[in-house]
Amino acid sequence: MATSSYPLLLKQPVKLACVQLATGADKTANLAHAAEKVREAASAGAKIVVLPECFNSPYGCDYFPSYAEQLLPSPPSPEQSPSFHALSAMARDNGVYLIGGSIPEIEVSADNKKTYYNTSLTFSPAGELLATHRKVHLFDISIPGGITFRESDVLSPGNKLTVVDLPEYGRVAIAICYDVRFPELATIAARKGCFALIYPGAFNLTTGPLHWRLLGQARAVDNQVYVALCSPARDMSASYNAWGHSLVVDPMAKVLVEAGEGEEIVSAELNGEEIEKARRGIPLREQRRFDVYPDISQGYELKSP
Ligand SMILES: NC(=O)CC(=O)C(=O)O
Repeated sequence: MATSSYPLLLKQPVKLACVQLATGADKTANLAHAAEKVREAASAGAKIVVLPECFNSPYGCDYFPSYAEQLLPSPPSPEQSPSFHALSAMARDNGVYLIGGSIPEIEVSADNKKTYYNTSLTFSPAGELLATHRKVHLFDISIPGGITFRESDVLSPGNKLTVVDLPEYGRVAIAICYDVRFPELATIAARKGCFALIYPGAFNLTTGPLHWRLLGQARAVDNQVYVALCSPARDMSASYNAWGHSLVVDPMAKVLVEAGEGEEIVSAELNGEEIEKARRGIPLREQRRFDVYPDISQGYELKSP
C-alpha cells in the first residue's frame, strides 16, 4: 500500500521478461522463434514481454533496406509487414503486452521516396498496436581500435518520445538502444509518470562491457524508476556481435536480473511500492531546484504513441 501522498506509478506488481533472442538471417525463422520464446516467457508468468532491437533480422546498415517492412498506412497488410502481424498474434495468443523489439521500417512517399527507420512496435494483450517508436538518436560512432557504425548512412531518426499507457499497470516509455545514452528522454518520460523505461537494444563488444549496465543503472537511479534493456543473444558468426546481458534494474539502481551472452529469458517482478520507497528514502522529487535550472519536462507535449 502506498504510504505517501503520491499515487503509485505502478498500480499492481507485474512480471516483466526480456527475451534475449538468438536471431539469424532468415526472417520467417526469426519470427517463428520469437513466437516460441514469447510463449515461454508468458507461460512463466510475464505480463510484459520485451524483444530485442532488430529481432527479425541481422543488425547492420547492409541489412536495413532488404529487411525493411512498410508499417504505414496502419495497419499494414501481411505482405507489407509480416512482422507487424506476427507480433500482434504473439501478444494476443499469450495475453501479454509485447514490446516488439525493433524492426527496420520503410516509408514510401507519394513521389516514391524511400525513408528507413529503426522502429519498435508495442501491442496490447488483445493484439492491438499501442505505440510506434522510431529510434530518435541514430547510432553513429567511431572508436579507434573498436567499432565504427553509422546508422545515419541508411536510417532517418524518429522525432518523438514514446510513452504508452498500460491500463492495468501504468505508463512505460519505449526507446531504442542508443537512445539510452540521452538522459533527457528518460527524465522527461519519468516526469510524465512512467514506472519503467524499456529499451530494446544491441550494444556491442566495445561499448557493451563499459556502458550497457552502467547506463541502465544510471537511467534508473537518475529517475528512480525501473529500467529494462533487452539485447539479442551474441552470435560470433554475425557481422555485428551483440553484447547480450539483457537486464532489469530497480529504482535504487540494483540489477535484479542479468542474462549472460547466449539465448536466455530473464524476468523480474516490478512493484510500485519500490519506486515510492526509493523516492521517500532519497527525496530528489522534492529537492529539485527548478529555480536554478529548468524542468525539461515542462512544456513537452506528448505526441500520440
Ligand atoms: N547499437 C546502438 O544503437 C548503441 C550502441 O551499441 C552503443 O551505444 O554503444
